[in-house]
Amino acid sequence: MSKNLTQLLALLPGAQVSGEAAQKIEGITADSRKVAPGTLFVCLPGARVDGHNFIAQAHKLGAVAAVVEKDVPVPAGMTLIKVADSREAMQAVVPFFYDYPGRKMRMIGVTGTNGKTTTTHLIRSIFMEAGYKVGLIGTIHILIGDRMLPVQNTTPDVVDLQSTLAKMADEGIDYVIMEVSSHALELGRTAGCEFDVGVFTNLTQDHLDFHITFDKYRDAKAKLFRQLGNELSVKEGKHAVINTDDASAQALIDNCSCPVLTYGTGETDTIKAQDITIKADGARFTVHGPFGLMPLQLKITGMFNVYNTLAAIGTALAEGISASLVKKALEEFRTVAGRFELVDEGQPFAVIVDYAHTPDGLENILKTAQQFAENRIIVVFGCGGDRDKTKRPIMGRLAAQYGDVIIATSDNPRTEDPVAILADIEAGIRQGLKDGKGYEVIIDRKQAIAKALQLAEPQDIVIIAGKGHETYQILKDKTIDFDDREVARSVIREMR
Ligand SMILES: CC(=O)N[C@H]1[C@@H](OP(=O)(O)OP(=O)(O)OC[C@H]2O[C@@H](n3ccc(=O)[nH]c3=O)[C@H](O)[C@@H]2O)O[C@H](CO)[C@@H](O)[C@@H]1O[C@H](C)C(=O)N[C@@H](C)C(=O)N[C@H](CCC(=O)O)C(=O)O
Ligand SMILES: Nc1ncnc2c1ncn2[C@@H]1O[C@H](COP(=O)(O)OP(=O)(O)OP(=O)(O)O)[C@@H](O)[C@H]1O
Ligand SMILES: N[C@H](CCC[C@H](N)C(=O)O)C(=O)O
Repeated sequence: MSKNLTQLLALLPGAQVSGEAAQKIEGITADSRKVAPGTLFVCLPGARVDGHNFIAQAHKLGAVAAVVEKDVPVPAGMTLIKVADSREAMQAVVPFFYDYPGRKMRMIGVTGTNGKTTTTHLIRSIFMEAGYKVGLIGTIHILIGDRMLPVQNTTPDVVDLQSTLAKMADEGIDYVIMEVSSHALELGRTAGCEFDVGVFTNLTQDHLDFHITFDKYRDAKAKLFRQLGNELSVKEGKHAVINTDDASAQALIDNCSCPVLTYGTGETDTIKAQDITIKADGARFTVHGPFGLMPLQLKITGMFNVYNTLAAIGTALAEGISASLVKKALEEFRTVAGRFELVDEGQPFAVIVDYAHTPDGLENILKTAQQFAENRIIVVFGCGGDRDKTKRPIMGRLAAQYGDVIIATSDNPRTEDPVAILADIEAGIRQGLKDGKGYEVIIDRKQAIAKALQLAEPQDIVIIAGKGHETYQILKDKTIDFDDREVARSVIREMR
């Protein structure tokens, strides 16, 4: 893949260029560590460091030109392109550089606070059942067919995203199912994507450290729906699929200029779930839709998974997949790693590892467990550092409200002091405690999990929340191996 710099400059009206413009560009990156000969290096001011500080390093590795938004010195021989906003410049040139791969495949974007990963996997299973070649981009991994690639972000930045899409297009992928985070929408990571279907799961509190207010958080999500069917689109047949049981539904619908399929439990929804039974081994319900009635017996459980399933059905309907294929795929769907994942070493109590890391996620998982708990619910949880601090006391209160035994511990403290994070959580636990219930704060996550498992009695449910599929823990500048499922398994074995 290569382009001439003059072609890229044509997309940057107003850019001031000094140095050679007519030269071949073999790649674009905003990370000096990824520069190869012939690269265009884009300098982005970041949250931690400023990309403008790495021009010399980029040049040494072979960068031939740099996009900057500040007055900085450049090494002799390097072409300098000064723009008003280097992130916007990158968003303009990168999709063009990769020949707009998002236009060559059907693109499904799923956004919402919770449920994106589960919903994208449900959609993937339906489209694979229908015989399509499917790519998936999300929190756990990127999948090209069955080939797995690692990820850093839920929604990759524009270079990684467009290069991944180009790879998918080259390999004949028909459908890309993608999690679209609010960070991505706000930072323009999805520039040039051209979504065909936009799916909304729900909106509850998270990421207020980044978006500051809930209204701004909602507005970031709305961008996905504004992008559908806008005047720049080159594709046809766009749809929005929206959960009307969520309070933000109307605000998002107001941003759609394409047809909207609604889902939920309301009479007027296009796709609605009725006669819902939530059992430990799965949810059962009947879906009413334009296809008639579809009784479903799922292997995944919880009301939240009923919603995720409806979102997947809405997407399939928008893309014309038959109800019988949808039913087959959904009833065979087992689980997503770290989402309500059972750890079974033959112990006489249940152990569930779940990725609930928001107030709504935690409440849902605890409510679901309550629906079939025969004995106590023991909850081990924490909150991430360098993330929304205001969710910590709320999660503490919810754990105290729904749990019988509460153990607060560290999640990924990142650069924060774990003791300070736990103090924020503890304030909420104290508010939520009733009936003389106690709680424990154990900083070390392994010790906290061990304590929960030692306290467990027959028929108890131990819920280990927050890290789900994660196989690491981020402590200051160290990332250590840590997997809640492995830790729980080894503790149970040692207890024997
Ligand atoms: C706040 C945020 O979104 N940060 C993202 C951002 O990093 P940053 O601004 O800290 O970058 P930086 O380290 O300061 O570097 C600035 C620039 O200098 C460059 N650099 C840096 C070092 C060097 O040696 N050379 C060099 O060129 C960097 O490549 C970058 O262009 O750009 C990076 C590269 O694209 C992202 O990986 C990083 O995500 C971090 C890891 C992150 O944790 N983001 C979270 C908040 C996030 O985006 N989460 C959402 C999911 C939310 C949800 O699921 O609801 C997501 O989509 O993942
Ligand atoms: N529709 C839903 N509504 C509320 N909570 C949900 C829903 N689906 C899943 N959850 C809860 O949220 C957790 C995370 O689910 P999932 O990974 O599907 O969401 P996500 O939006 O991809 O999260 P993230 O982008 O932060 O990784 C689950 O483990 C579960 O506890
Ligand atoms: N996408 C979320 C994941 C949080 C997972 C939790 N384990 C944490 O580290 O806070 C975020 O980046 O905020």
